[in-house]
Amino acid sequence: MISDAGSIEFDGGSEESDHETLFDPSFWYSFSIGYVCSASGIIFAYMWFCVPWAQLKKTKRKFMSSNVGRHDIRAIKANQVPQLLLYLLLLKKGNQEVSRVLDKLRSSISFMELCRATDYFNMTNVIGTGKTGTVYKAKLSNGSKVAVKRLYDSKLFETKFALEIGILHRFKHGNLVGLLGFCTERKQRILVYEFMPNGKLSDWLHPLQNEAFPLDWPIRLKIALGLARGLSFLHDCCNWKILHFGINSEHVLLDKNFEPKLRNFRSAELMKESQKKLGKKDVYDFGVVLMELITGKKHVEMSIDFKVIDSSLLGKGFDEQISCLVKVAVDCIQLSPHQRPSMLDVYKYIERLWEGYETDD
Ligand SMILES: Nc1ncnc2c1ncn2[C@@H]1O[C@H](COP(=O)(O)OP(=O)(O)OP(=O)(O)O)[C@@H](O)[C@H]1O
Repeated sequence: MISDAGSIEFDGGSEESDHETLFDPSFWYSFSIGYVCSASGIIFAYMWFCVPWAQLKKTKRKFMSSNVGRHDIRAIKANQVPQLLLYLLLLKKGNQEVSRVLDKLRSSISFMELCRATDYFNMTNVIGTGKTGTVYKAKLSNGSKVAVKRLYDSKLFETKFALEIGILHRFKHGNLVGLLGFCTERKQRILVYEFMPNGKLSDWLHPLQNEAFPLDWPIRLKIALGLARGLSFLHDCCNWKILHFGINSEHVLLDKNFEPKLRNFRSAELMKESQKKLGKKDVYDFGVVLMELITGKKHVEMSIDFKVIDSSLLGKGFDEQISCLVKVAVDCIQLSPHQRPSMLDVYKYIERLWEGYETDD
């Protein structure tokens, strides 16, 4: 209050009554609830958004500063999710982290378009089923024929889905099956590949009895060459190695000219350059496919003589070439990984066998 003398004085009211007017109990009650709620909100938001992205950034920084990543630093942008998926896979990150990145991935083809292309995933369009999903034959609105793989359980197969996108989106090669698009809308995990009209190599080498149509030698050599080219590309394309770890005649598709296309990267692993010897598993598996190409049989002994060679190939002027390829196959399936050649050496050798070949391509 203002005194008669004009000075300001306190009116001497008790402390208790001050509290009653300024901070009544309901104010304190709401204030504490508000305080607790906003503090926990801030902590929750930090845990939910900042921690995972900080971890992701750390992963990326770690990759970029490593010898493996240095090569590609300039190519990296934060929004290049397929690339980022590769780093995560290279650093052996788990499903959870991969899922988080996949959620950021914008579909390159809409779910509606895929529904139309497959007639709403009609069973009559199914061309195969694997452990992870179903493959449909489909026609896109631009008229192109494609194979659409719809994964069964998105959470279980996140890493497998990411591997296919990371590898096939980033690395295009004439002997790897082309990935034309992918869809992650509504938690779907769908991959769209170029359609291979001649199907799997295994179906040609081991046909059902009434469907036998043996491949001639030039086509078999062409398949061997294409596969070796695709694999040596994977092993040596960049500063790290891509190991397929699932090479077999089931995982080789043939286009309309019988050019082989390697598929199914769902067991693939990314390795640093220093882990070179692990690539020898692919060399061994390639050797087994060569044996299948030469003999037409599924399981072949380590040593091979002319008795097991596919009789439809012999006596047609290719016997010398056949025995050269037998030697390559035997080298590839040596028990000790150190004794097996590199895929690049194998490719160069088969390329020489192929030189001067007259083809109709
Ligand atoms: N691009 C394609 N063109 C033509 N046919 C294909 C194509 N992709 C797959 N197929 C066919 O669909 C079948 C099933 O393919 P899928 O990828 O599901 O098999 P998988 O290798 O057993 O896979 P998973 O890893 O799920 O076990 C293949 O065996 C093949 O016959």
